[in-house]
Amino acid sequence: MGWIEEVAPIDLFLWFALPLAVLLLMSARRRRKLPFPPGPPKLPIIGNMLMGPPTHRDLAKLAERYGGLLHLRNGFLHIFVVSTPEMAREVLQVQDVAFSNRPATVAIAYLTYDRADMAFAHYGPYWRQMRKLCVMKLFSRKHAESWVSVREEVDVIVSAVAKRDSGDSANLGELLFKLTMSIVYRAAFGSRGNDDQEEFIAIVQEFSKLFAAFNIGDFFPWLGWMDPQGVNRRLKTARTALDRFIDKIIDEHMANPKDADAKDRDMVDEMLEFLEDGSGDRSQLGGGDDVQGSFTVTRNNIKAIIMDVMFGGTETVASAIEWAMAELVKSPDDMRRVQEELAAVVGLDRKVNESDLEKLPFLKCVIKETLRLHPPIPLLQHETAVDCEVSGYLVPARSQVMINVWAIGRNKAAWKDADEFRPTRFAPGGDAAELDFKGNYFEFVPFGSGRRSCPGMQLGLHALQLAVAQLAHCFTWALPDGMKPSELNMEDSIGLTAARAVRLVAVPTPRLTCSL
Ligand code: HEM
Repeated sequence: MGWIEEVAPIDLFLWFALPLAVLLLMSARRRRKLPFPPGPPKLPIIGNMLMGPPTHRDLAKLAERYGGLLHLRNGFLHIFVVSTPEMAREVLQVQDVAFSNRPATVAIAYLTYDRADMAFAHYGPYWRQMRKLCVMKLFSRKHAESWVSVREEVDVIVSAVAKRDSGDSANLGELLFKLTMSIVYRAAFGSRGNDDQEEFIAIVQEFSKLFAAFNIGDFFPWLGWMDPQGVNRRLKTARTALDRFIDKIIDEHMANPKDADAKDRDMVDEMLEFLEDGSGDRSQLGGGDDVQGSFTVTRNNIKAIIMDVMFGGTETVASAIEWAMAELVKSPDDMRRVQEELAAVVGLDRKVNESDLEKLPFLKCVIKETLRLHPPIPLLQHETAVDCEVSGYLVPARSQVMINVWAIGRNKAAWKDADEFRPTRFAPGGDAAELDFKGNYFEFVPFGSGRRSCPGMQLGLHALQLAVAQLAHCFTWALPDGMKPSELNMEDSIGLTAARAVRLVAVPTPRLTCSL
């Protein structure tokens, strides 16, 4: 990466080399003395023999038995699971530098062009530059087009729901996945390439399956060549499809460049400014107190970042909106209170707009309570850079560390009536009134905390609040076929996101006097 040479050597030394050298020295001393934390019994060599990623629920059960920091082993891979707010603080705040790398399977490393993205890049100067690019250029409020497109895309869904015959049910789960896909697709590629969205969704879905596929080479690297499920062939095909798709979009963007101050610049336009064979002003991220000089990105960086945004920003937001609507449908009193607040602030003669959102405190409580009970990413995935000591136990370098945000949000010591949906706990006078999810309260970390916390939080929250507000304001919702709210299935699925196991299907009745 040529741009590394452009970062001042003293910065590299102060930010990375010096702290890592100190950590390495300390860790060499630790390894000799400390035990591993408790965990289920392990067989020689194969360890706990997990044949697939363990779920947040399995791990929460194990934590009840073995405690807030437990140890598993799969082949040669050490896995540590953090399940209490205290342990989360230890790894995400107290020792965050040592815990800020990311684990990546063979599939993830290949599909991210050898970690040329941000989400799977290890902590270091490259990740830092990428993060700065994303925060300043791609997800910020200054990037007006992405924020405007949220309302336009929410309106598309509202109109589609309103067009249904009276009494027909709407599959909200499916509609919401399309909604967030359209928002992120438009933010990434602009309106250009809209006709090809279906093709792109198919590529994203194949990536998603490959990310989750079991691969023996992840645990016994020398057995990787066996590839019994043919994963390696699928990986090559998937990456070739992505190359073809995004190269075409990059070429189109390069042939029709947008002015630097054009309002409708998309993420590809922004990143082309930094392309190593482009002609843009590459010093835009220079300066500041942490990074100096200019830097460039490659086509592979652009492709990998786009995929980060697709994975980070679609299913997470769609799942949170669907869970919020499901909880409200299941809890008619809370739905009534949200709708009364909307009627008082917005009125029944128009739809919600962005400026209303700040005046809806009860809606905010509903969003918080939804993210506590149903964090879209239930298990944060981190990796240690060096040997560490946590609570008197050894966590060796290159261990996988999972922070069970789902279990922490339902921790009985931290939350009263932990499994109950009770938004008023976040209202003034409630027992969690002072808590926010910015990463300062370790019992509530749906966006993570510290260096690797979510850079898309503001954009994600904006889409989440606006979609829930609009759906609750424009329609009343009933369950189909006379189903009672108490009968609604509230199981979650197993995967990278804890989406609903069964899509939310409900019958809308328009409630506004204006046309939708
Ligand atoms: C309700 C919405 C969202 C939730 C709950 C959420 C949650 C999270 C969490 C828990 C992490 C990992 C934190 C850690 O490992 O410590 C994360 C990382 C990330 N998120 Fe989000 N996210 C949301 C929306 C978004 C959106 C809209 C985008 C992009 C447009 C996005 C992009 C990312 C990226 C790129 C990372 C990786 C950051 C890094 O590794 O440095 N997220 N998110």
